[in-house]
Order: sequence, then C-alpha cells, then structure tokens
Amino acid sequence: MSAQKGLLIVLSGPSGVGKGTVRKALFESDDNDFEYSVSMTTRQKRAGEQEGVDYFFRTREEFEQLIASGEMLEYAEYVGNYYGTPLEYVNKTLEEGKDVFLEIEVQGAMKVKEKVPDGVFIFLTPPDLVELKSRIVGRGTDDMAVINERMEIAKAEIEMMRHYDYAVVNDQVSLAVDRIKKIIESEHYRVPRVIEKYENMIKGL
Ligand SMILES: Nc1ncnc2c1ncn2[C@@H]1O[C@H](COP(=O)(O)OP(=O)(O)OP(=O)(O)O)[C@@H](O)[C@H]1O
Ligand SMILES: Nc1nc2c(ncn2[C@@H]2O[C@H](COP(=O)(O)O)[C@@H](O)[C@H]2O)c(=O)[nH]1
Repeated sequence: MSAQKGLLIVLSGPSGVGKGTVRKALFESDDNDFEYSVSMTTRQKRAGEQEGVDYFFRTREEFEQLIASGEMLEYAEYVGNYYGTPLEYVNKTLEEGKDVFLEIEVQGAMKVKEKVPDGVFIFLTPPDLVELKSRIVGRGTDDMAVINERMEIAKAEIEMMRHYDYAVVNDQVSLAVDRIKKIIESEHYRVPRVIEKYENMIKGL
C-alpha cells in the first residue's frame, strides 16, 4: 500500500457550464493520472449513456437505502433527482495513493468540502451568463421549464464560487483542460502534503 494518500479533486460549477465536456476531454488526454469516480443517479438514462460508465442508474428507493446505510460520500437532490458519490470507491482509491476526480454540482461539492477539507476544489465558470444559457439550450436535453430552473440555480451557484480554491473559465475546452492539469500538478507540491512524508521519515530514524 502507498504511504501517501491520493488527492481528492472536485470539479464543480453551474449546470451547462461544460463540466461533463471538460471532464471527458481531461480523461481522454494521454497524460491524465487520476481516477474518475462514477456517480449514482435516479434520473432517466439519456440516449448513449451506459450503466457504470456515465452513471450508476438506481431507483429512488435504492438510492435512499444507500443514503440511510451511510454509503454515499455526498448526495444532492437536483432538478427532481438524486445524484451522489459512492463512498467506498473514493476511500479505497485514495488509500491506494491514487488521485480521485469528482464532477459534481455545487451543493454536493460543499458537503465534500466539510468532510474532506484538504481536497482541491475547482469551480468551472462560464465566460458570461448569456453564453451559459446558450450552452444549456444548445445541448437540447431539457425543455424550457427545466432550462429556466437550471439558470435560476446557476445564478445562486455562481455566488458559491468564493468557497472554492480555484476558478477556471471554460471559454475553450482545451484551455480549461490545460488550466485544470496545471492546478492538479501544482497541488502535489503543496508543503502540507509533502511534509507528511518527511515527518514520517524523521519519526522512523
Ligand atoms: N468551452 C465550450 N465552448 C462552447 N460550448 C461548450 C463548451 N464547453 C461545453 N460546451 C457545450 O455546452 C453544453 C453543456 O455542456 P455540459 O453538458 O458538459 O455541461 P455540464 O456543466 O456538465 O452540465 P450539467 O451540470 O447540466 O450536467 C454542451 O452542449 C457542450 O457541448
Ligand atoms: N452532488 C452531485 N452532483 C452530481 C453528481 N454527479 C453528477 N452531478 C451533477 O448533477 C448535475 C446534473 O447532471 P446531468 O447528468 O443530469 O446533466 C450536473 O451538475 C452534474 O455535475 C454527484 O455524484 N453528486
């Protein structure tokens, strides 16, 4: 087992900003070295989505049982459905010394911050709100009522940016990916993380 735990990296931000798009581009690039935690949801599977790849799709009853038995690191109810992060995979992977990447909405990210304050919290921002709405509309997955609900939630979510460690603008996907890679790389050199290894060495002398 690795002596040093992996980093927990949380990518969050308003609906439609491009979290999923940026996360996929990040994982498709050759030089990524972290593990994606597949979320669980009660929402309907969209065309092309696969069980265990895009999400673990569960009924509300199944999801509520997992909440009750403490098996979720965090969960949130978002536009009428549950979304959450299964705890066991995250713990096991961090213990193996591997970095774990979560792509989640803002309420859930704030719950993770309470439980894992030494995680790396990255807020993905749109260039502006007009562009944000045009991305949600352009995606073509939601009707107008849901789009308006997502925009209202988005305004409140942008206010939450202050609680994050980094803000990355998603103007172009490739640029956002590069910015995130640089953040993750530099987080590995932060003294509180590195010093632990040397403190253990000193204790072992
Ligand atoms: N940098 C970008 N420039 C232009 N369009 C983008 C950019 N990034 C993402 N998009 C587009 O914006 C739309 C929303 O992206 P995506 O579904 O990845 O957002 P999201 O933040 O994951 O949304 P949600 O939180 O609702 O799941 C998609 O149609 C995507 O192709
Ligand atoms: N709190 C959590 N939010 C999550 C999780 N997985 C995904 N999400 C976020 O939900 C919304 C909606 O997603 P969609 O796939 O229906 O468009 C989006 O903001 C995701 O980032 C999770 O495990 N916990």
